[in-house]
Amino acid sequence: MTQVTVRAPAKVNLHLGVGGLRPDGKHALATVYQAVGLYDDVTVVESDHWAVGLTEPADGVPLDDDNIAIRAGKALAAHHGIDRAARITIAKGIPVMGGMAGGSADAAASLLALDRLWDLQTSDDDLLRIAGRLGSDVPFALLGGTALGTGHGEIVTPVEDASSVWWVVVLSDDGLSTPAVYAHFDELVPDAPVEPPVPDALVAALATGYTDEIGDLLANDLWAAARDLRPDLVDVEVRLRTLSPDGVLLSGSGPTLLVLHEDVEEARTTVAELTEQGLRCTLAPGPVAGAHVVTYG
Ligand SMILES: C[C@@](CO)(OP(=O)(O)O)[C@H](O)COP(=O)(O)OP(=O)(O)OC[C@H]1O[C@@H](n2ccc(N)nc2=O)[C@H](O)[C@@H]1O
Ligand SMILES: Nc1ncnc2c1ncn2[C@@H]1O[C@H](COP(=O)(O)OP(=O)(O)O)[C@@H](O)[C@H]1O
Repeated sequence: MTQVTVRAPAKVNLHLGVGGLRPDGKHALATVYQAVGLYDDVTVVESDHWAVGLTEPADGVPLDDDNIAIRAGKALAAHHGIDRAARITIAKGIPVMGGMAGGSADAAASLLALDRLWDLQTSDDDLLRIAGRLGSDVPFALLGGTALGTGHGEIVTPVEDASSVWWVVVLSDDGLSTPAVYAHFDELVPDAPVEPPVPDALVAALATGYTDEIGDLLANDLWAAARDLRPDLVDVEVRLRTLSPDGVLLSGSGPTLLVLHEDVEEARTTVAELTEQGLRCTLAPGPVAGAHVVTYG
């Protein structure tokens, strides 16, 4: 039986500018996404009913129709007016509820894999539109590289990125709920701008590729809210800043923390030092490609 595997990357938000709450319940964003080298692999095979499984157990991932990979598959079938289903198997390499868009990666991968499995030839524009209805981060998981995200994050425009960086990804044992972080942001910043400003200086720095300059311009408006909800992150952040004063960042809504490095040996040293301190961390390069087919057969 034919099976298709698609690999999709995690993301970080180099800049996450959050505006006011919109009538649709989401916040206006001006964000710069960068795809980074932690991946989920999603494999699909034809089936007479929808089913999803994991290659290894992972807390917090629904194994029913709530799984965003199934929701993506159903949305694609509905778009084409076809009554087909698939069995979806996910190998998770992206932390769950970590602010790195693992669910969005699975949705993007599922769209692409089923498009191939069923030979639907869906246009890129249609895929991006379906993706944007599934979740704010899903279009970017299709695109990859580095991109500006506007609207509620679903309108993605590639930006030139001459950088080649290494992220030390500091994992947390517990996840953080994205809606809870946004809700607390509203309490902390009741007067957020309707449209947050586009970070022109960061976009210009990315075009030059100078890592130090990029490190100076990292920003995340959700950080204060995440710190309040997870005070334990503050201690970790202080320890990271001792190692690298400028390149520390909260990934999206958290709780994953990141340290930027240009040099892979320095990044490895940071991983070794943090591991020594009892923190769980890994390395991820950026930018990397968006969702892509890896096997078909
Ligand atoms: C914060 C970000 C930054 O890239 O990433 P994560 O940290 O989750 O990975 C995203 O905005 C998360 O996007 P995503 O996880 O796709 O969220 P969605 O499914 O669209 O929305 C889930 C919920 O998050 C809140 N939400 C999401 C996006 C947005 N622009 N404003 C919001 O307020 C809403 O409460 C919404 O109901
Ligand atoms: N395939 C999936 N993988 C991970 N989480 C999923 C998936 N499908 C649905 N979810 C739900 O999506 C929410 C967000 O998960 P995730 O994308 O891992 O985190 P984040 O939004 O912080 O990047 C979780 O509550 C999880 O239960």
